[in-house]
Amino acid sequence: MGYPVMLHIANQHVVVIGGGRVAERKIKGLLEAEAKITVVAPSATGGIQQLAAAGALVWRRKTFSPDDIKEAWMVIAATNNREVNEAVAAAAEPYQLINIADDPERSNFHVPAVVRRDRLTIAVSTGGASPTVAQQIRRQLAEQYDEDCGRYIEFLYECRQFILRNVSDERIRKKLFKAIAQESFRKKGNWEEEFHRLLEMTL
Ligand SMILES: C[C@@]1(CC(=O)O)C2=NC(=C\c3[nH]c(c(CCC(=O)O)c3CC(=O)O)Cc3[nH]c(c(CC(=O)O)c3CCC(=O)O)/C=C3\N/C(=C\2)[C@@H](CCC(=O)O)[C@]3(C)CC(=O)O)/[C@H]1CCC(=O)O
Ligand SMILES: NC(=O)c1ccc[n+]([C@@H]2O[C@H](COP(=O)([O-])OP(=O)(O)OC[C@H]3O[C@@H](n4cnc5c(N)ncnc54)[C@H](O)[C@@H]3O)[C@@H](O)[C@H]2O)c1
Repeated sequence: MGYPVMLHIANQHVVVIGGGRVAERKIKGLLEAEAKITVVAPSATGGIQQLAAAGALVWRRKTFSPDDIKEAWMVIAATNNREVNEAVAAAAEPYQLINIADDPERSNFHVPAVVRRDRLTIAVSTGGASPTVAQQIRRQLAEQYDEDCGRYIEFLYECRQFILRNVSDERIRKKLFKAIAQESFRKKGNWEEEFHRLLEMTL
């Protein structure tokens, strides 16, 4: 059973071996999290080439050699050649995070299907049973948790910062955190105004 975490990956060095469709999908997610990416592959998709041209990642146009992953914090092997993927797994140190696209057994993490709404992240994994089902569940969740939900979560974040800075009484803090998280509060819509009203009533 996997242990879910949210990695703080901004500015960490991720090396992706392979430049195909699967590599591109993983790269898009890594870029959203602001990783520093190097792709090692003799050929790459149009999408990856564009990202390289725009300076969003570094593409080293070559086949894999063990030196490529020496400095990597995270390694993703997504070539279409099983032996190459195996060689990447063999070259990785035990302390490196490693994902082999066609070999979950030799990976020490796998990648879930993800819905992002600003600060809200919902990740779905079937533990490798069916990536397609993970994708289906992701689509259902994306409908259920729409863009509006992201704006509400952003509002909650701002309120939380405000409360932490300005309300010292722990009991009142808790009361406020709970109140703004209620569905009844959310449904009111005019959150800012309601929050000010709540503050006036409470403080
Ligand atoms: C969720 C998602 C995230 C992402 O990749 O970003 C993801 N796979 C996605 C799609 C997808 N993958 C595959 C298909 C073709 C249909 C099919 O085969 O079912 C499709 C559908 C498509 O492409 O449309 C084939 C496939 N996948 C793996 C193997 C190898 C194996 O199982 O041994 C093979 C066979 C390869 C072969 O034929 O050789 C392995 C893994 N794929 C995982 C994640 C990890 C487990 C996640 C979980 O716990 O559920 C894991 C273990 C490792 C990893 O990659 O981290 C992403 C959906 C993104 C989205 O849309 O939201
Ligand atoms: N985990 C997943 O989500 C998932 C999904 C589908 C397929 N897969 C597996 O992922 C693999 C890649 O699939 P794809 O559709 O992206 O393939 P693809 O054919 O589109 O791309 C393969 C890439 O690997 C590169 N490559 C080949 N030999 C290399 C080497 N020696 N060094 C560096 N790069 C090399 C090629 O240049 C190319 O960029 C397949 O083996 C497939 O089994 C995994």
